[in-house]
Amino acid sequence: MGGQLRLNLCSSTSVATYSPSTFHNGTPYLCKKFNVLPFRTNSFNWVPGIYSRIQSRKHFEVMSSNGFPLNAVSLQDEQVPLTELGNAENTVSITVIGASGDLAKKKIFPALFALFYEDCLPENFIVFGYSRTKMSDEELRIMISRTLTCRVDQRENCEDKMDHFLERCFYHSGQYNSEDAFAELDCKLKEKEGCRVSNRLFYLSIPSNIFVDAVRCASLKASSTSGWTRVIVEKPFGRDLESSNGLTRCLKKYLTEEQIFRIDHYLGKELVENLSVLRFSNLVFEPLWSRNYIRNVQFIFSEDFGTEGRGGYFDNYGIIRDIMQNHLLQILALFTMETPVSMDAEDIRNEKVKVLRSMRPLQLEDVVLGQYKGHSKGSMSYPAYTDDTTVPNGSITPTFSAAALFIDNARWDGVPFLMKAGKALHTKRAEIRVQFRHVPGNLYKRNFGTDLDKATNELVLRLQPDEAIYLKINNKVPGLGMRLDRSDLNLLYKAKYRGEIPDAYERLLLDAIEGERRLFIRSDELDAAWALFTPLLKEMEEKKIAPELYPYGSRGPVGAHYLAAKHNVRWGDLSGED
Ligand SMILES: NC(=O)C1=CN([C@@H]2O[C@H](COP(=O)(O)OP(=O)(O)OC[C@H]3O[C@@H](n4cnc5c(N)ncnc54)[C@H](OP(=O)(O)O)[C@@H]3O)[C@@H](O)[C@H]2O)C=CC1
Ligand SMILES: O=C1O[C@H](COP(=O)(O)O)[C@@H](O)[C@H](O)[C@H]1O
Repeated sequence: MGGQLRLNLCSSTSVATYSPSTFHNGTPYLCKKFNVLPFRTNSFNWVPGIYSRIQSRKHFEVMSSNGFPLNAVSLQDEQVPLTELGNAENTVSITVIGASGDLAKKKIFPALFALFYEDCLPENFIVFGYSRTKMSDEELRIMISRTLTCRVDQRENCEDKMDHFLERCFYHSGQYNSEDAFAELDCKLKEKEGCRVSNRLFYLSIPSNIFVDAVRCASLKASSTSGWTRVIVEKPFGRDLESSNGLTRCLKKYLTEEQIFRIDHYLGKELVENLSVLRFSNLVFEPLWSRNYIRNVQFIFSEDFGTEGRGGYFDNYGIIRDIMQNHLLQILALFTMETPVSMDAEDIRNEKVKVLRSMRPLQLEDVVLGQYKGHSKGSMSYPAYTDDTTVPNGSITPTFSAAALFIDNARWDGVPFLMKAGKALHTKRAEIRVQFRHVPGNLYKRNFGTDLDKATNELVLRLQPDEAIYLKINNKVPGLGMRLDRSDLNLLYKAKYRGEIPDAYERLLLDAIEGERRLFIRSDELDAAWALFTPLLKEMEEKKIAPELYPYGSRGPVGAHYLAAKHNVRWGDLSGED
């Protein structure tokens, strides 16, 4: 799948050969006033939701999610505007490999439908499902419509839209290592694409041990010969540094780095997208963003359910690989990186790599491991992790972990970054909590008693549920006396913004279609991330460290409190204030 694209000139019928290196700063040039698609437009009055930026179906500037122009490219130095996706000469085919699976049903098809519903997909798009399960096109459509519990399913015209969407959905059954089956898929794709320029996106929604087979077959037999070919790769990207490097090496036999879109769906979450906006466009925050004012930062993920059916996958990975090494570390990198030169994908990813490489690899003494055990409450009983029939007996895989991480650079020297992630806890929540230092010489010290921690400012970004940003401040309780309390300056999204928040997969699929790489993981980022966790994971596994058991539905093992206390930190989520 070489990196050559052929694009039609907007104004003529000639065809130009184009290589990605001719992108200006990696970003295609603006194509203005062409009949382009209703992709995202830039508007200063930005409100959550990618669709609010859509202005009209025709004649507007097309912008990627970083606010830069998309949908058109420059041909070397001649700045000739070219349409990429938007005109009738182009098609986009999205093939979901592993279409019969859980992720495809739960997330990918619903996200594609939501994008279609919002008129965000290109005019000429088709969706193909591919997996071993035998299904007809009609059966795939039934499967999709039965499992489409997406955010738009109660909205106006949903059924009509669904019918139109399903008309564009097709299926091909085959093995993941069969070049012949992918050649048949190619024929079917060509038939639907007609003689238009074909752009193809493959989504690898299959277990990672068959990624390379599928990429080899897709690349050799079903890549586009006239437009671009891109592949979205789901996690896990390996189990450690070595296997991740091995996977990347194998994928790169068939794909260039530019064609690989390594997805981390946490990067598509609304509040994670907002992190840079909050930090870099508010004078009140950026000057505080360092060891001078921030005492510690906490990245917390909790789920109130166990592995439930995914134990087979989970047991091979554990919570550190499943959540910390990717989702939480990605957020940490965005939180702590230096100001990028621009919001271009490469500028942002360069800064993320730099900060990841300034971090100390995790030390076993700064890590707590836990595993949930069975628990009964009234008439209800909750299973232990090891009761899951897909989990091997006696497994010591952690379902909970807490860890302290440090960044050895001038901005963050000495600041503990705490991560906590667990399954089968008391609540489902993901948040970032920033605890600020005590006010020096605080005039109101005596009003707080001896516990100054209770009076520190805390900024909370709640990623889910109920997206919110709130800042805990000290405030005078109204009245004649001088009593202080801690109150919240609270930006609760559902109270402030009307539209629903798109699912992370919608944003990321749209970005992959648009060629916007900012929210996907580059291979050097991945290396840096694995380099931090691999020594710890090896040591844990060699020493067979037994996890501390915690009851299903509890707040996790008590060891997490000791770890925090060792670094002079209190978990903000356990303060009982929210
Ligand atoms: N499910 C989720 O919530 C999440 C999943 N992921 C990742 O996304 C990918 C897909 O996940 P998910 O849909 O849950 O996976 P599934 O286990 O449901 O697998 C997807 C499809 O792959 C095929 N398949 C499964 N096992 C094998 C095997 N051993 N050999 C060959 N084919 C197989 C099956 O299709 P058929 O038999 O029809 O060929 C199955 O329907 C994985 O990499 C996973 O780690 C990432 C984040 C969340
Ligand atoms: O990647 C994963 O994420 C999900 C949690 O995603 P969310 O968007 O629902 O918070 C987690 O359940 C799963 O174990 C993990 O593989």
